[in-house]
Amino acid sequence: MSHDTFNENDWRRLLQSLGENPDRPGLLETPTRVAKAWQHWTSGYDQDPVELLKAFEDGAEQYNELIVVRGIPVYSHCEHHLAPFFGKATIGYLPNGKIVGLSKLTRLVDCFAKRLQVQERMTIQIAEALMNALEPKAVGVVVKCRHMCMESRGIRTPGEETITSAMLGELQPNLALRTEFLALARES
Ligand SMILES: Nc1nc2c(ncn2[C@@H]2O[C@H](COP(=O)(O)OP(=O)(O)OP(=O)(O)O)[C@@H](O)[C@H]2O)c(=O)[nH]1
Ligand SMILES: [Zn+2]
Repeated sequence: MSHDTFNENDWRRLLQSLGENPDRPGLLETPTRVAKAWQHWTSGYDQDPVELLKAFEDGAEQYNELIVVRGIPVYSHCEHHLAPFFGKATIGYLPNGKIVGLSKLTRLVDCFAKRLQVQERMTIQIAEALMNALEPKAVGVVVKCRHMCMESRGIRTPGEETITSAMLGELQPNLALRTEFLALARES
């Protein structure tokens, strides 16, 4: 099921309010295209992280070390300006009998990125969803993004990166585990 975004007439009106002529040839298909694009960029509202994160059914796993996936693409929009922010996420967890398909971690990031967001909230949502679904001993999430609302306007700081993290479970008190996670998370 998908939610409604603005319909084509709304986008026509937006073009007009920008001082454009929505009937000129280059813009004729734009309202339809933009409505479809925003449907995609906000498709996370229609996804349920609990459904996404169904653990493998075939019994308890004996793997007791950190599982870390890094370089997960993040494409989101800030709720302040509807401007893109994008970058990479790293997710790690220390399982407690349940593991999940690796691709689901990328899907989990997408589920929260494809909504209107602030980077901090998105980071925590990803970590908490994984904690709730798999009940692992620890979850760590690090997100590094560039925000177009800061780079192309406003403060104008091209190339600036914002790094957020969420550490849950044993990653909070256990400094050795945290150090190991951060070492694995670091880009080589
Ligand atoms: N904490 C946080 N702030 C964000 C994020 N994305 C954008 N912002 C900030 O949200 C703030 C909105 O501030 P406002 O003062 O209401 O908007 P503004 O006048 O456009 O601010 P400037 O960007 O400073 O010109 C800005 O400081 C943005 O940099 C995010 O993911 N997290
Ligand atoms: Zn913004």
